[in-house]
Amino acid sequence: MGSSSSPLGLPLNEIILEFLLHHLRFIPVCFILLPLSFIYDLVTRARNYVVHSVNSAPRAHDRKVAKIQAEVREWAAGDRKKKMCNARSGWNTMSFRYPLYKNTSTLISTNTLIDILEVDEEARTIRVEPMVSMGEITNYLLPRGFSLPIVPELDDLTVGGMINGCGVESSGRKYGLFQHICVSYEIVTADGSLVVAKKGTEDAESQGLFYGIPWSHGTLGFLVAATIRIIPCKPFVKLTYMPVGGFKDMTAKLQSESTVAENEFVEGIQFSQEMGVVMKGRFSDGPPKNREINEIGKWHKPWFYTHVEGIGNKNEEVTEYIPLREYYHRHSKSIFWELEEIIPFGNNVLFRWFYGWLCPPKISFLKYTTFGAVRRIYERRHVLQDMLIPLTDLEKGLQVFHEKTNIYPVWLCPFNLPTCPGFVKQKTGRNVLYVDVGVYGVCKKDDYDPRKTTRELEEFVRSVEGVQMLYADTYMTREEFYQMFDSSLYEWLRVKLNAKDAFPDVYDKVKKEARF
Ligand SMILES: Cc1cc2nc3c(=O)[nH]c(=O)nc-3n(C[C@H](O)[C@H](O)[C@H](O)COP(=O)(O)OP(=O)(O)OC[C@H]3O[C@@H](n4cnc5c(N)ncnc54)[C@H](O)[C@@H]3O)c2cc1C
Ligand SMILES: NC(=O)C1=CN([C@@H]2O[C@H](COP(=O)(O)OP(=O)(O)OC[C@H]3O[C@@H](n4cnc5c(N)ncnc54)[C@H](OP(=O)(O)O)[C@@H]3O)[C@@H](O)[C@H]2O)C=CC1
Ligand SMILES: CC(C)=CCC[C@@H](C)[C@H]1CC[C@@]2(C)C3=C(CC[C@]12C)[C@@]1(C)CC[C@H](O)C(C)(C)[C@@H]1CC3
Repeated sequence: MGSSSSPLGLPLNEIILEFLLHHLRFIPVCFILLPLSFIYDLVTRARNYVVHSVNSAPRAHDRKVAKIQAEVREWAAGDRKKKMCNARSGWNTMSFRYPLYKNTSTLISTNTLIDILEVDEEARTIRVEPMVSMGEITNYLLPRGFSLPIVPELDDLTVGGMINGCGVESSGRKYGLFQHICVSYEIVTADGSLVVAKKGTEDAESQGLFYGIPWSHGTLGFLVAATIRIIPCKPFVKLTYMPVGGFKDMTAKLQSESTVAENEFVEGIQFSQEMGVVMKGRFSDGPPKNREINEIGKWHKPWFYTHVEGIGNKNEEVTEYIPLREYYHRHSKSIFWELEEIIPFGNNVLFRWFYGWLCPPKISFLKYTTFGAVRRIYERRHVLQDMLIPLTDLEKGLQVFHEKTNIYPVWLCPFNLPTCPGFVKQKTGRNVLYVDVGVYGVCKKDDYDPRKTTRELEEFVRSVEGVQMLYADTYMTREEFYQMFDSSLYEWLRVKLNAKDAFPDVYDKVKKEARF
């Protein structure tokens, strides 16, 4: 029944089912996932409050690490037929990945490492376990007058993911990537020993590991704690929105604002071929008397990017004062521009006033319930990619993305990439401004083919010495992958740390075939 074929080559009944499931997805999301997410967050906050009050995390940390070491040693003493990976389930992670290797590997319980360990205000550092999220860090640090120099914006992103993967944010023009604000990593290696990889030590192996860990995706060892720089901050951000025209204008404005030393934050959003907005931000104690604060994080406020678009359409420069935490998590409430696809009326004023306080749904809960037809729709039409390219190539890059995907808005986040050893190697010997080009949405091109189009984008990125963020689907071959990424330090560390039979290679973890 109903097996007549459609222009997409799929049976008609499947197309209809997909259409219905996709368009009615808001029902379970609004009535089940939103309340569950809200309760989950309340319980987590209460739990963290108790743990911080009784300061039990440091003692528990040693116990948890000893257990992880014992698990690794047990693996090392066994037949070593399976490789190891983190026990955190695939659906729990902030990517479109559903990793296959989780089903066939020995799972090591790093997912118990969920606490902030200590803050040293004098040394200006914080020591945390890897499963601590960005939301927890801002909740903990901001009331104390400190912040991480880089706070990737989605609340549920974890320190472990930001270090073993990659983390980008609008303060990147000053501080680089998340890895560049880290001071040391505590790693359990393949033989179960605990080593400290530290920036600036005499010990070459420790230095090497420090530069090798970022982007290694848990294939050199298990991160059990990280010490990260903190900076003093102020309660508000003075944010200036500057509308710009097309791609050339956007590139020039991002370039000029990124070199202004006083700008703490620089971000761009391109809304069409003709219009974009560049935002520059500085820490502030608050607005002068006659100026209002825009609490963009409040439940009834419009989604941030729609607010920015409104300013762009009026083509007027606007300055606002925004509470710092609300600025950091400005794209959380609308999951960038992804929530509209799931709850199409989510930005409607009535929905916001009556239901907005429950938003956003937890990405992990959404992911857990994305299966079957809905997954296929995302696979077929959705582009989720972040490409990091030199800022000087942005105009060309925007043109390529326009031709291949025609998706707007496009997120643009400049950051400084220094010359240093590691998987991502920029070889000029100086600091170079890069930009993260983030494309998330439904592709409007009729000839869109996920493999073909992504491969074309990847080819462009390689041609300008850029890199692809590896939470996204990569369709490169192994050779192409290692043209994009530098494996020299990585390979040396893999041999030195006996990691080759303990962990898969990065490529084998991130390639499309390793995900389902
Ligand atoms: C990822 C990274 C790794 C670094 N590693 C070391 C290190 O091992 N030993 C050390 O003494 N300093 C190192 N530095 C430089 C050190 O951080 C700075 O000297 C100091 O922190 C001042 O930082 P800044 O923010 O004022 O300047 P930044 O703009 O962060 O950097 C200052 C200068 O240091 C250069 N630099 C970048 N990477 C390295 C590197 N691996 N080694 C030396 N210089 C570098 C930059 O190109 C720039 O010219 C490193 C910097 C970064 C970003
Ligand atoms: N603003 C930004 O920068 C944003 C970044 N992202 C991307 O999302 C990802 C982060 O998602 P998140 O859910 O936090 O992280 P994930 O759990 O997805 O972890 C990312 C990778 O790091 C490895 N890893 C995580 N923790 C450890 C650890 N303790 N020891 C060793 N390896 C570890 C994982 O290994 P394993 O596979 O074994 O679990 C995995 O390969 C990042 O890769 C990032 O690039 C997404 C949105 C925004
Ligand atoms: C560098 C930066 C800023 C990256 C931002 C990337 C986000 C926009 C990505 C990361 C995870 C991500 C791919 C995700 C999704 C949207 C885009 C996200 C949030 C969603 C929620 C789309 C809906 C899907 O059904 C599903 C729930 C599986 C995914 C989960 C991951």
